[in-house]
Amino acid sequence: MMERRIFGVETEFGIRYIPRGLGPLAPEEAARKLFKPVVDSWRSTNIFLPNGGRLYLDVGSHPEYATAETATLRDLLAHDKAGEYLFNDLVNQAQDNLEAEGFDGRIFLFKNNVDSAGNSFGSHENYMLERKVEFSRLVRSLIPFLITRQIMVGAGKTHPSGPPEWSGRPLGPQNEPSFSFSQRADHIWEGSSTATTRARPLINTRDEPHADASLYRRLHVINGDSNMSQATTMLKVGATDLVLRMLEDYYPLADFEIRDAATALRVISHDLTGSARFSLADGSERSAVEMQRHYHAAACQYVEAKGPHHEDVPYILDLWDRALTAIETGDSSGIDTEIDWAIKKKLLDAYISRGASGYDDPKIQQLDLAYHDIDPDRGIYNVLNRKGLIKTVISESEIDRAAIEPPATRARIRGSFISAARAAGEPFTVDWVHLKLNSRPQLSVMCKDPFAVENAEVASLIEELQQKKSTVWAPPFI
Ligand SMILES: Nc1ncnc2c1ncn2[C@@H]1O[C@H](COP(=O)(O)OP(=O)(O)OP(=O)(O)O)[C@@H](O)[C@H]1O
Ligand SMILES: [Mg+2]
Repeated sequence: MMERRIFGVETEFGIRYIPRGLGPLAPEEAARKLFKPVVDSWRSTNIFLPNGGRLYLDVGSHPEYATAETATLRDLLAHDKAGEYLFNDLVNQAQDNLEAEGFDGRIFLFKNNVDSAGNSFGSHENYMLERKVEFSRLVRSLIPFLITRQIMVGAGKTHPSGPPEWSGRPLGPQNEPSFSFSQRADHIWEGSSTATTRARPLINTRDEPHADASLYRRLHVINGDSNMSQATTMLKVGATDLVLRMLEDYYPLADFEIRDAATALRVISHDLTGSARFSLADGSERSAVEMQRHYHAAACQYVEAKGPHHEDVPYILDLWDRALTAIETGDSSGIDTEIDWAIKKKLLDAYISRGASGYDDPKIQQLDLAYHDIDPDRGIYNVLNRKGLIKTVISESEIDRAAIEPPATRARIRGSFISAARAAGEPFTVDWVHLKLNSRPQLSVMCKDPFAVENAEVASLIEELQQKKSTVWAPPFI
């Protein structure tokens, strides 16, 4: 079993330009405006940053941030939030440019998973595994956990005309505005696959480890919601890591193979009692709460036997328990400063009790979206945080630092190389594993160990670069 694991999160953001008097701007155009400073400074819309992360704009209009590879959950949380801060800087620059060009509207970036046209975009979690663990067994056993964990870690979503139909069957009372645990559950089609977009599975099994392929694999989980709350991200990744550890260790877990993943995902998301039943492959039926209670009890026993493998394990187990209790009792007051869906639902329900007509009220719809606005002053999650209504795990200064400094993994080698090459004005090319100066193509360095924090070849390249440094002016990073 892996004593330490590498984690990374990729987040696609939703972009919108809302005009005042003058005309609209399509999302593609808004995204181009957003990336203008990046293109000006780096001549590309696909860059690796000095903090080791990756910022890019693929085809389409969803700006994406991939955190550097991190070896602790706290580093992961800091780097995930740093992505929001970096993009917010770009939004502010784009806003100034737009005003200078005579546009009168505003650009919004949302860390959510569904746009107003109903298209879904993702948040992908990456977990490094040892190659020697049998991958197909692990994937098979992990999928039931991934299908049911949304009741704790979903970001919450309103449905103004009630739950959608699925396979000709209503998922709840029709035309009755409703709230679901997850944003993403309605958009996942199957268990595992090598394609991320067409069939949209829970796990992408494409074999691209970004590491020594004889030793490692990278598990690519794509069914999670993007989370605003650090505590929710901590539970999402921390509980998944615990289940992976049990599976890697052959710790006995019930065989919960689910007959129809896409249906179960939807049934679970739209049932706030957590008690709706769905079929397993063996013909029996279970509810999401029953299954998560099993995983939680097993994790508690496992940790009791082996000891916690990091400082936040007790908090993760406790929050996991409180989230399940909240669903069992219908009282989410024990988690409504930590779990995204509960934080959001509390806010919306308060507006409804003060006169909003229900989950279909335009004001409620607007708040649901604004919860995910990354703007520190305007975004509703950020406003609640400022008012002391959110429990955070890491500090603002840790996030500020993560926007600039790589975590203590291979990202540190990449980040220092990028900083040195930029300062020296030397063109370079990097990816997760490789790095080189374009002027020395024969000297491409390969870092196959994601845990390595230094590399002698890179150190000597950096030393050379530093001798050049003083003569060249380096533009800002973004
Ligand atoms: N060895 C590793 N094990 C697990 N995760 C890793 C490893 N190396 C890098 N990562 C993480 O994997 C993610 C890769 O992000 P990236 O957006 O480049 O994804 P991809 O799946 O390779 O490609 P794409 O999104 O273009 O399909 C990053 O968050 C990074 O931190
Ligand atoms: Mg990606």
